[in-house]
Amino acid sequence: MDGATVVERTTDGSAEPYVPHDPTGSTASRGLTVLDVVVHYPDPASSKGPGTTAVRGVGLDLAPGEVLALLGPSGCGKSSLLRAVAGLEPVAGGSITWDGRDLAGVPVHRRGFGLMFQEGQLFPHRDVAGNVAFGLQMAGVKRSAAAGRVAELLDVVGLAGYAQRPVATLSGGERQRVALARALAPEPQLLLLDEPLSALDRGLRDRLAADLRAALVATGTTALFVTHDHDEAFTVADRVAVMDAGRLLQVAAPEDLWRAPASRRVAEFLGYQAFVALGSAGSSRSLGDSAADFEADFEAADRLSERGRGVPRGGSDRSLATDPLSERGRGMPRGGSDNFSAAGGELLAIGPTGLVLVPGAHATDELSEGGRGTDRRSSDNKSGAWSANGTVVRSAFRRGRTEVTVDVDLGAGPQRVVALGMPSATPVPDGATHHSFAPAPGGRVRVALDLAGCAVVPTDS
Ligand SMILES: Nc1ncnc2c1ncn2[C@@H]1O[C@H](COP(=O)(O)OP(=O)(O)OP(=O)(O)O)[C@@H](O)[C@H]1O
Repeated sequence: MDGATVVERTTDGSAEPYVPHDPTGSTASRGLTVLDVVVHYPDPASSKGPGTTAVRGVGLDLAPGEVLALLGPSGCGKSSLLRAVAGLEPVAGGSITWDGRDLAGVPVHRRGFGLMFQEGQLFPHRDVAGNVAFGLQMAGVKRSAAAGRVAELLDVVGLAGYAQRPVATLSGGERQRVALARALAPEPQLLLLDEPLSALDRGLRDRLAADLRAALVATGTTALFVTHDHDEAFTVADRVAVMDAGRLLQVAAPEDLWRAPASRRVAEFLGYQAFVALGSAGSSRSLGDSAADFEADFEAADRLSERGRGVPRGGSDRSLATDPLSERGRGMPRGGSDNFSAAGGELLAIGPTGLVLVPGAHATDELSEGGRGTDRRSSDNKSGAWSANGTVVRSAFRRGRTEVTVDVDLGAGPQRVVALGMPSATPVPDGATHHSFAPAPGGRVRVALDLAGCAVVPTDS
């Protein structure tokens, strides 16, 4: 980068100044720079038709050695952007540069980039070593040198000893490992991966995502990785770029993204399950809708703000996402309810672990106030801040915990959420563990906020 200010798009499509990511602090333009790129497909039925604009002015950069995930729902334009970087799609606007060199007009095979797709597409007539060696042979690497590199890469992807195996005898996961080794072998300056794990089952994906990350780090490979699975993106990437409808919504390191989604849309896509107005004026049923709730609101916002202040600045979060929690947190007034309302316009985003069942608390109508609990300071309320009464839809035991689906009014009308059952104090007969609190459908329960599983997002996004 020459230090020039470039532009990324915000949630509403407006442009904001953006300082490109450069962990070295160097002002040299290194790695990939995507600037205001547009990808447009003509209408297949008629040349006069409007066609589809798949990418609408996206800007991002990728430092040498960095792994960036493009994350977003199906059809949001991830693959189109990746293909444009690869040179497989022409750009209708903007520019793509590598180490400062404009790639417009540079054909795919001259970009020095590697590609890996969902189906590894191995050569069926070659064995494992023959597949991995393919790119090296094309690059003119001598057979003796290639053999060493092949062995090294099979080791990196966890397939040491597989060199002579016919690829037809491999499992799906093993095939993808071979495909990865083959893509890494020529040491591409940038590796482009399009949903490389999506054909695999969940357990295998989780394992391979971790192995993929390890292989990319071990080989120092710069990589752009497309996925619609946020767990996968968080496992594999140094930074995650969230796309929606052709635009970039936020770029941040996984933890920062999770802790401080820049908008409700990003939070929804990450799996935040409910949104409650936080101290906003004019909301008749919000977390701040009564004097009695003010203190809880304040505590909630303030505690989140404290966490936000811990988000490191610079480095990986020098992206279009500034530090919303910190910024908002600093502005959070400490005073009367009027002041608090003035700082409204924020939503408490409740994540998958942001609600817990209050153990032993079976909601009764006496406890509720229009469906909401008022016993905010009760000792059995985990968050100590807020609770509401709801009706159990079902309970399911998953991944070592009880997830209880509850119909509840959190302040924005009735909705269906998932609360985590807290372990009861009752030991299992064999003494190994504790039962979870798993109430039966139709039962009345109380759910409480666990602020560790919540974030604050702006209302107007
Ligand atoms: N070759 C094409 N011709 C016309 N439209 C296309 C073409 N390829 C993609 N599109 C359209 O462009 C939009 C973005 O598609 P793209 O494949 O980039 O999305 P994606 O986020 O990668 O989706 P997925 O996760 O489902 O693969 C979609 O509306 C899609 O229908």
